[in-house]
Amino acid sequence: MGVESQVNTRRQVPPHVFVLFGATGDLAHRKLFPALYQLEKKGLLPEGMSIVGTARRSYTDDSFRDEVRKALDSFVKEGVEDDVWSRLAPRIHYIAGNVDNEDDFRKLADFVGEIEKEKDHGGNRLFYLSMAPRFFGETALNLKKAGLADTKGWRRLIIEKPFGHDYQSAAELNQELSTAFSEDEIFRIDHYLGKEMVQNIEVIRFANSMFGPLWDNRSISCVQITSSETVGVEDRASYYETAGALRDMVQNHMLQMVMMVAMEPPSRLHTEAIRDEKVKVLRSLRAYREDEVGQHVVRGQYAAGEIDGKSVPGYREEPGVAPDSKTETFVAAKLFIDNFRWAGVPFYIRTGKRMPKKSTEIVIQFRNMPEHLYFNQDGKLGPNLLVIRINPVEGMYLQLNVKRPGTENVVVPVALEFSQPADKSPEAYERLLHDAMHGDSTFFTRWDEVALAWKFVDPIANAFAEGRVPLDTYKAGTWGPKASDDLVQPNPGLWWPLYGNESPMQDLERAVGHLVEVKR
Ligand SMILES: NC(=O)C1=CN([C@@H]2O[C@H](COP(=O)(O)OP(=O)(O)OC[C@H]3O[C@@H](n4cnc5c(N)ncnc54)[C@H](OP(=O)(O)O)[C@@H]3O)[C@@H](O)[C@H]2O)C=CC1
Ligand SMILES: O=C1O[C@H](COP(=O)(O)O)[C@@H](O)[C@H](O)[C@H]1O
Repeated sequence: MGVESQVNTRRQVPPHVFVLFGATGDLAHRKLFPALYQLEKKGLLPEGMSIVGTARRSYTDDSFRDEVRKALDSFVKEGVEDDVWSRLAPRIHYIAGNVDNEDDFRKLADFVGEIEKEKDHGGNRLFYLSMAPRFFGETALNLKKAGLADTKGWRRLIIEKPFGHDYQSAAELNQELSTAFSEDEIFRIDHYLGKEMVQNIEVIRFANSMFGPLWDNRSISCVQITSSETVGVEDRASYYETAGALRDMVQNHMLQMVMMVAMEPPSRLHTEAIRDEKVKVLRSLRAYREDEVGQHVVRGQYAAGEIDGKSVPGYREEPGVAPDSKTETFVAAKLFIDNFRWAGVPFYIRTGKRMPKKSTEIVIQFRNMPEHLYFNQDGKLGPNLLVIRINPVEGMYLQLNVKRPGTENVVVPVALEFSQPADKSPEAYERLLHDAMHGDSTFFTRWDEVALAWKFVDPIANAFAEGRVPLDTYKAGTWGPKASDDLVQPNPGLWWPLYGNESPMQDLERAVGHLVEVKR
């Protein structure tokens, strides 16, 4: 299905059985059950929809429902409403099983069969693999062998990240999945694509006539995309040590945002038309050879420091991290999209853990006016910016130059701003689950996107592994290694300030002061 109806209409989910592998895990507790709760609350789950949780631990339906209720009490911010719970709880079932064991899949098939006899699910089945990636391929094959994927309705498979470790492993995984599911049945999650403002990028671009004529290298001087986090590796060292910021954030979320900013307008609001345009961006993304990665990519690892007035340990002191770990917790890169629209416009991307603010923002920096007629008090004129704020505030602002009220002709920046706290919008997982239930894969990643993203990232990962790019340390609570400032040209250091929870208005004069300072 395409997205013709997506924007304005409230779609009713078709009946189905939702089988959740890894139902006892962290993601299920923190995100997936809360998302199902929200869908129930909004009346978006149909009568004929049942949830089957499975993992190795043993529970009865009742004891598992108690676990889910505890998770909801912890993770549904506004509190669980009892009448919503009383509708959701009876949908939930549980069967223990090990995905290594084919017999357990046969038991699961019988269990699902029994549930399907109780009410009409239309023969539709949605499988969600919320478990370690090493199980993905095997689980898909076992679903097929046990006949779970043979159903009279539709069947779909949602796959969590990471999708492979490099191009080769991703291609192998894809091969395994495609023996049991076709491409249009596979829904690869990138939760950034479920974020309100990431989805809004296309609307801002293609529903406002003022941006169309300006959206290219004639008017835009650079794009900066930052996703910064204050948290460190938390308890995920065993995964993160094998991934690092490049695989964890750049290969997926950061490149997805680049694609959304840079893609051509699709011919229509149809899933494949949109994804075709996104893929073309990756085809035009300038690939770096291993020996040139160091000129365009900076990596770093956090050392002990302070965040919000609290001391935090360095990455190598975190539990589960090797004391001599070479894993990067920060990556910045200068990218080029070699096509007609973007030739010569640098796309700067930056992501890191233990930075001063939690913030994801996209800054579109327009070309400077000639500094001829109007100036700020330092004799300069700041550029216009369009800033798309993704997290923790959702919204955007347009930075313009206006006259400061008074007798002198001094120009100051102001922000035309609209924003709201991100927690007012549905969580990414709620939207994505809802889309997958509908079979709408617009905001999931297609195999060719994943493959091209890995092909771009692999030489960078190899250059890191071979030590061709220095691993700089940065103090926790800072904006990463100094080398990342030097990437930004022609004004080194000019990463635009991120406002986190604050409004840009409080700080705009300082921002322009910063511009003037670094230009000197
Ligand atoms: N947690 C998060 O915030 C995020 C997670 N992800 C991805 O989501 C997936 C799940 O992550 P997360 O929930 O954190 O992982 P957890 O380790 O918390 O959960 C793993 C789940 O898999 C089950 N499991 C493990 N081994 C088996 C087995 N052999 N057979 C059947 N079930 C098994 C576990 O239950 P049991 O022990 O009972 O078998 C548990 O339910 C991963 O791919 C991860 O990369 C992605 C983004 C964020
Ligand atoms: O996928 C991941 O994303 C989170 C950051 O997501 P956000 O929605 O909080 O911006 C990151 O912490 C994690 O390492 C990564 O696996």
